[in-house]
Amino acid sequence: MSAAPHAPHSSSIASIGEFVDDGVVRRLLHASQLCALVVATVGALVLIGWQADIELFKSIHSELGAMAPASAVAFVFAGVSLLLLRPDYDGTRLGSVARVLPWVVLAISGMTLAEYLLHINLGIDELLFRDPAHEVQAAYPGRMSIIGALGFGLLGTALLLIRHDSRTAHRLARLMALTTSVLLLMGLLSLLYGRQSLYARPIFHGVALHTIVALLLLAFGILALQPARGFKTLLASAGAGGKLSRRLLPFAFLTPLALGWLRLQGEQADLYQTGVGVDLMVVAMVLLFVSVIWWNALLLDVADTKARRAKAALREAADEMVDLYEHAPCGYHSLDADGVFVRINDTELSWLGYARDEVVGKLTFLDLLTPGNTNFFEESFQTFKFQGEVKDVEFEMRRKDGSLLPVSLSATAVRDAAGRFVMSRYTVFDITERRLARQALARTNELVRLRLTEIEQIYRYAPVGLCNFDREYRYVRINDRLAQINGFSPEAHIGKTIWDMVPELADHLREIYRPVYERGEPVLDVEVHGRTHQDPETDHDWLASYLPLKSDNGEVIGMTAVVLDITERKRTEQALRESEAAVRALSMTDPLTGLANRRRLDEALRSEIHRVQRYGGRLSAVITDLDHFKRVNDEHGHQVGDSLLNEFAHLIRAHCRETDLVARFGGEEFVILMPEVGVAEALACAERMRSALAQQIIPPLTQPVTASFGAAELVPGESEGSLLRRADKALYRGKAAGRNCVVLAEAETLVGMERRGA
Ligand SMILES: Nc1nc2c(ncn2[C@@H]2O[C@H](COP(=O)(O)OP(=O)(O)OP(=O)(O)O)[C@@H](O)[C@H]2O)c(=O)[nH]1
Repeated sequence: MSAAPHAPHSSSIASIGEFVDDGVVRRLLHASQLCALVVATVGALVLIGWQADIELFKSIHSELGAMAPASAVAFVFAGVSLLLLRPDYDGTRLGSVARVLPWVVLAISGMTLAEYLLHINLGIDELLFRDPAHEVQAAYPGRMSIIGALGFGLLGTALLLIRHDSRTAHRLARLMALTTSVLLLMGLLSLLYGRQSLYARPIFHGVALHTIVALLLLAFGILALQPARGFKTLLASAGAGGKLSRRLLPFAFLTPLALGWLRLQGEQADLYQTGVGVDLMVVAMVLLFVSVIWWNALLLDVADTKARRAKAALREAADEMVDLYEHAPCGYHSLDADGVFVRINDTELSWLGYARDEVVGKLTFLDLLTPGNTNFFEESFQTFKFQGEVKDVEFEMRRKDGSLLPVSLSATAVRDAAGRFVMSRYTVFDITERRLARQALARTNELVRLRLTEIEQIYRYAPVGLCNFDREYRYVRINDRLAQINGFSPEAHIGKTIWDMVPELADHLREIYRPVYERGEPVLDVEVHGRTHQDPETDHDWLASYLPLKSDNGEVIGMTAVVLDITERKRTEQALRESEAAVRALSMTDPLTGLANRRRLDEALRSEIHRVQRYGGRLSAVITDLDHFKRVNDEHGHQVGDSLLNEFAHLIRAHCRETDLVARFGGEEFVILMPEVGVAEALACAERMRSALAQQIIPPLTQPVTASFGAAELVPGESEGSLLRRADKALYRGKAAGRNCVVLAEAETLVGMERRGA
């Protein structure tokens, strides 16, 4: 059962039926339609009965009297009119028919009453069918009874009135239907209880039982048509009164009828006299009414207990609601139509720092807004009034101490039955944290955006090649530089593997990538050497680093490669190395003879002495100087002198070992450094040189030139200066001794001295 509240009434008595049971309303409407159908069908059957002379249809039973044909016609018209009394037929042809039909009923009723009153015969009684047997038991053959004519008159008028959309017309219609019902009930009683009472009166004379029943059904159909109005509101009410009335009314209606009939039957059967009958009836009535009242009182008590329990539960729920309202983690407040606070919860009060009585009925919501927010609120409040709802609008409220409280507001408008805006309810969330988080997020987003731009720019314009691979060595991203190195556009790389793009290097690269993919370890500064599609003829060098890309759970999902083309750098380095070596060689070489120069000699001497001192071994030095070289210069010029120096250098070199160092010591003086050579062997070598020189004539000279030699072997602890000095002294002793000789330093003894005419 559903209960729908209808518009509230002003008086307390009018509040009866405020909650109407829709099910009852529906059932009553169906009952009205059913009554209309039954009435129209009864009328039609009676007409068939007259036409085909079927006793059952005309009178049900011969003793109950036949229904007049005019009554049957009136029933058909009235029943159809009631059936068509539905709002959806308004304005249709059926609706128009429904409007006309009650007039026909009224005409039949009016003419019949006129016949009775004026004692005339208008010929309508036997218009359709003749009644020679006087089956219709009225005063005249075929004429309907006075009660019937009255009933049709009242109900026909009610059918007309009920279509009018006015309260008075409806009241009148209901009054007529009720009056008819009362009259008919009396007629029914007289039929049931015998003909001696009311039935004997002319008004009821000749009325058939089914005429009375059909008229009662018609009256009920009209009354049931608007169950939510008039006295029937109680009948349709969803309250206890409605239930009680629905339960008791049939009982109150039928019980006396049934008891009265039973009493009469008993009396007529001579079971008891009238006095006993009355006693029996009174006792039965008392018993029945006491039982029914007891039963209903019980039911009411149960219902009342249930209602009390429900009320208690409701109170508990209300307390809980109040608790939830006051201490909710959000603010709640309600404003009246002018924006003045009518309610506010504890949470919001504590946020704002106000006491309830400082706010409720005193402040408007505008009073708690910042000046900047006031206009915005006023504007949105107008829209809100119109739309009835607003969600998550952000404002700044001002606390009592003047500080600001950022809030998010949602509101719902409350309207009265006429749709007028009466108040509004608000949910308020403190969004301080949210706002801070949002600001932090905005800052982070800005930083991220900057970083991304930086990265994008670096990726794009870096002079190094950059790319990302997936797990299958496919290019996911690549910058212009690396794409250029590989010789394809960046787009051409995407989704392709290294075997597609750099087949010459792919296998080699896969080996380099292995630690990255298999162990997630970076591979840094590895040099890659090879050729590319872009430049297949040239060897290239790249310096590359490979870094793993890992998912959140540490799984390697790809790799970033940073590649720097160092081909040019490598070439430059090589050239530099070579030129350095050349410069170094030059700085250590005597330009005239191509022998080692003094600096080279010094270095070698230092290193050799160091070696001997550290590891042991021997070292000898021989110094030689061309004899009377000045004369050659003077006589043949410097060029010849130079040429002679060169020849002498070649001669010395030719007589030395590979491991010996031959250096031009200065002018026409040369030093031969002999590692792992003893002084005897050094003397012998010097002697071979001296001898070879003395025996050859070097053009354009016509005479052989000679040279003198001084030889010394390093003694333990001796410095390079000392070694050379001793050898030099020996040389000069040789010069002093007449030149063209080899002199041993230590003994300062002339060894193997030969004179070749010097
Ligand atoms: N052509 C030429 N002459 C040089 C070079 N270096 C030194 N001289 C000359 O070599 C000569 C050396 O002369 P001296 O030191 O007097 O020696 P000498 O004439 O050889 O006499 P003794 O050594 O005593 O036999 C000088 O005249 C220098 O000018 C050189 O590179 N080329």
